[in-house]
Amino acid sequence: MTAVIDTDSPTGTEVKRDFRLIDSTLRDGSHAISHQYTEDQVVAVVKGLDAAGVQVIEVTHGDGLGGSSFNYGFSKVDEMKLVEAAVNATTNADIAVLLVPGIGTVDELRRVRDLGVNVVRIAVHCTEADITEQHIKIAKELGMEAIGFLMMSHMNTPQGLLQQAKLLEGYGADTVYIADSAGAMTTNEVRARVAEIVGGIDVPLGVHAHQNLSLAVANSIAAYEEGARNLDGTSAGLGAGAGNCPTEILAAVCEKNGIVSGVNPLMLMDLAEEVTRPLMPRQQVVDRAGLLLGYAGVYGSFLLHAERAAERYGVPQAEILLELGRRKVVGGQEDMIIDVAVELARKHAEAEGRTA
Ligand SMILES: C[C@H](O)CC(=O)C(=O)O
Ligand SMILES: [Mn+2]
Repeated sequence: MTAVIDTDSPTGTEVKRDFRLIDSTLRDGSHAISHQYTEDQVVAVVKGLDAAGVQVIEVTHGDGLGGSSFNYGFSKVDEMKLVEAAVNATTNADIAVLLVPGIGTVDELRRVRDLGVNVVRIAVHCTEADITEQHIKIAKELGMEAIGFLMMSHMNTPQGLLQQAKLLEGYGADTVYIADSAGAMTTNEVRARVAEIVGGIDVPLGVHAHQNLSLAVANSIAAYEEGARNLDGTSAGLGAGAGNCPTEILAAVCEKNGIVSGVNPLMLMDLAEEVTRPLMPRQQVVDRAGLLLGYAGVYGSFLLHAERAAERYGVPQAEILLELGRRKVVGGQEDMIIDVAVELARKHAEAEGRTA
């Protein structure tokens, strides 16, 4: 295995890494805390990740730049302030943002670039790479690393994903990512997708795993074995749905497998225990709703929206999630959660002979 040499080590010594770890606690984790991050929390998490040797730290609203809205949930603190706090707190790690075209704008991208952000992940549904061209090209003009990020990758075949990855590469993406946004993929499904894509593109591939089927760590390791050279994690697994691949567990498992992550698992364990867990309103568990997301292939960030809709319209959350899965609803269609809940409430009322 050829190790990646990271010459940007804070100590000036060379750090050999077999893959690059991108931590999304401060972006994907935002979904799980209803986008209520404070600047102090951001600083504490960035300092911990940076000290542990994590190379890239992603910070924005859970739905990316511009996500703070009625549809996706309002942020407690303006994300520009959070990004600025992160940039000021890091000594070595790069600060990244995520941008979903149609939610985030090029103006916002320029603003974070001016704040010192140098990596952007441009996220689209796994069949819609063709809408990233403008954003990837502008990111490159701004001198940023542009990562094309294909969401809900369980909804496309290995061959279909390869075609999408080629489009991203053609537009100038430096790295391509596939995201198991619903935590719906088995390890074999991840292997097949990664093997197909790495064989067909020249830029590195990354995998962003979710935990709904309890497979995030196993799937990340499998992705590495098939040739993925970027892996995602979040501290204590904080993230949408049943959470993400926990960074500290991934680091520990890598070490046991002889895969050099270049990060310090013990420092990441301390961070998870002493900083991240205390700020979590609830711990990440694979409960019924979390598992149903993976089982039915539903976008992870729908979890809390579906919980609120279930309470408001008096229908079981499980029914809402299963129906969303049947309809193959994708990220960005959060408004459909209310539609489905209202429809189910009406059906229940009709069946019971009352008005909804
Ligand atoms: C905007 C999404 O939350 C991106 C992501 O983390 C995923 O698709 O998973
Ligand atoms: Mn995610």
